[in-house]
Amino acid sequence: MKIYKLILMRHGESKWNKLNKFTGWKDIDLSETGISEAKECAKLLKSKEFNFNYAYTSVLKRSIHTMWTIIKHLNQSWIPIKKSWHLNERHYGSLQGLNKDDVIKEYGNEQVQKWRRGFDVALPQITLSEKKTLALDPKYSHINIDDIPLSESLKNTSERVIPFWKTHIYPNLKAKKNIIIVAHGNSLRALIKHLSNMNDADIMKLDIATGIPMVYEFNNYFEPIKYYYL
Ligand SMILES: O=C(O)[C@@H](CO)OP(=O)(O)O
Repeated sequence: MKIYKLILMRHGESKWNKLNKFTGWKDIDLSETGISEAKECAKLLKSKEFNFNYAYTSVLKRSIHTMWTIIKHLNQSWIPIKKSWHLNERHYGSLQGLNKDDVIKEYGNEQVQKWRRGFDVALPQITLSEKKTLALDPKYSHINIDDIPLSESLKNTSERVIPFWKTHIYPNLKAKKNIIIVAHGNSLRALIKHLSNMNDADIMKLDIATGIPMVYEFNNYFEPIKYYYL
């Protein structure tokens, strides 16, 4: 049976991952470690002779720069890289910018773990004026203001990731194209939940490491089989 492999990768460590801050839609650069992780990932993919026809990432630079490093190292800078806000990290609302340990001190570990890993759990929201400022960012100025969140649950994230997967990415996989997606911890959790048909309890346990490529295998009917770290 022929196996088709999709590569999924969370961006390398960002400067705010290093500082243990909630990041979400804040556009934070890779840390030095993150840059090294992207290079290591590229070396690994090269050693396993991966090459790609299409690449997909978010509009956030920690993912874009990780993608550029990989594609450059594979000597495939020419391939199309589609960037979409649909693959952005989950919008972490008013938690964005706060230190995770400080938030745990204020609200308790159980509440924060529900916020971070629960599926249909609402988060504290940004203000309407912050949303208006975000809507003026050229990255988002083309999208309907109603689509710009005040915060997102993982369910809300999944409601933008999965339609994008179905309309833009999956048809190319079915056309037997080799695809890499570089995205974020929670946009990838939303995709893996969908592909692996995980229930809301199972998704609580899934965490994705920065900078390590994952392989998602599909059978010759393009049905998802399994995933693993490379
Ligand atoms: O801060 C974020 O945007 C995400 C990923 O770094 O955090 P968490 O792991 O809590 O979902």
